[in-house]
Amino acid sequence: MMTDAPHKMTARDVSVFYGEKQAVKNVSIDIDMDRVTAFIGPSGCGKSTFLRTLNRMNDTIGNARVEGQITLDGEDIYSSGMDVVQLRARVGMVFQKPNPFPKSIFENVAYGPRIHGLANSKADLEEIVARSLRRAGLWEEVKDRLNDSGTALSGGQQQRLCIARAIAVDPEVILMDEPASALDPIATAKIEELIHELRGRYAIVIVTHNMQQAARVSQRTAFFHLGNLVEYGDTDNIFTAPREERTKDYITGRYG
Ligand SMILES: Nc1ncnc2c1ncn2[C@@H]1O[C@H](COP(=O)(O)OP(=O)(O)OP(=O)(O)O)[C@@H](O)[C@H]1O
Repeated sequence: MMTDAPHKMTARDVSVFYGEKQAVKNVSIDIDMDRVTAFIGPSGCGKSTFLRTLNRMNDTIGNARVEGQITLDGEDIYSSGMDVVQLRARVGMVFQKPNPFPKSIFENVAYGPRIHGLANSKADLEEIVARSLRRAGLWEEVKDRLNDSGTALSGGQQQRLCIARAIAVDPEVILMDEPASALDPIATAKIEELIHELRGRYAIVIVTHNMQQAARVSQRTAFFHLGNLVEYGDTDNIFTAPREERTKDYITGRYG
C-alpha cells in the first residue's frame, strides 16, 4: 500500500487535546495526490478534529492543542516559519454547511485570488472566476447571473460555489468535512460526481458519516474510533476485507 513516491502530506503521532480531553490519539497517516482519502467512524471519534489539523483550523479553537508533526511537501506546517494564510490557500477547506459570503457569486470566487494577488488584471480575474466555477460544475447554472448574491443559490449550488471558492486560489489539497450531509440526494450526487472529476488535480480528504459515500468516492479509507486511527488502507480492502475487528463491526453496522 505504501509507495516510495513522496507523500503530499504526512501526519506523525498527531494528538489533539481540548483542554484536558484528548480527542485524537497518536495518529500517523500519509495523504497522496490524485486520490480521495475518506475518514469514517462513529460520531465523536475525532474525524473532524483530525481533518482540521491538516490546515491548522484548530488554531481558531481557543482550548485546542495539537501535538506531533504534520508536513506538506515535507515542510512542517506547525513550524514558526509557516504562513498560515498561505497554508490555508494550499490546503483549502469545504465545510458541512455551505457558507458563501453574503456577496455576489462573482465576489465569492474572486475574493481569494484577489487577496493572494493571483490575478494581474480584471480580465485575468474574470478568467480565474470562470475557470473555478466551471471546475466546480456550477458555471452553466450561474454564468448569466454572476452579480446575484451567493446566498440566493440552492444549498447544493452554494456548496459548489464554496468548492469553486476553494479551487480559485489554486490549492494542492482540499479538505471536505461532510460536504454533502446538509444536501438532498440529487445535490449530493452532483457533489460526489464533482469529487470524481477533481481527483486528478488535487489530494482530496473527505470526512463522511455515510459509508456508501466513502465507498463510492474514495480510493483510500481511514477508520477512526475513540480518537484512534484503527485502520487505513485501500477502500476496497477496508470494505471487503478489514483486518481489524472494530472496522468490521463498524462497516457491518454493528455500531455508529
Ligand atoms: N471545540 C471543542 N471543544 C471541546 N471538545 C470538542 C470540541 N470539538 C470537538 N470536541 C470533542 O472532541 C471529540 C471529537 O470530535 P469531532 O467533532 O472531531 O468528532 P467527529 O468524529 O468528527 O464527530 P462527528 O462525526 O459527530 O462530527 C468529541 O468528543 C467532541 O465532543
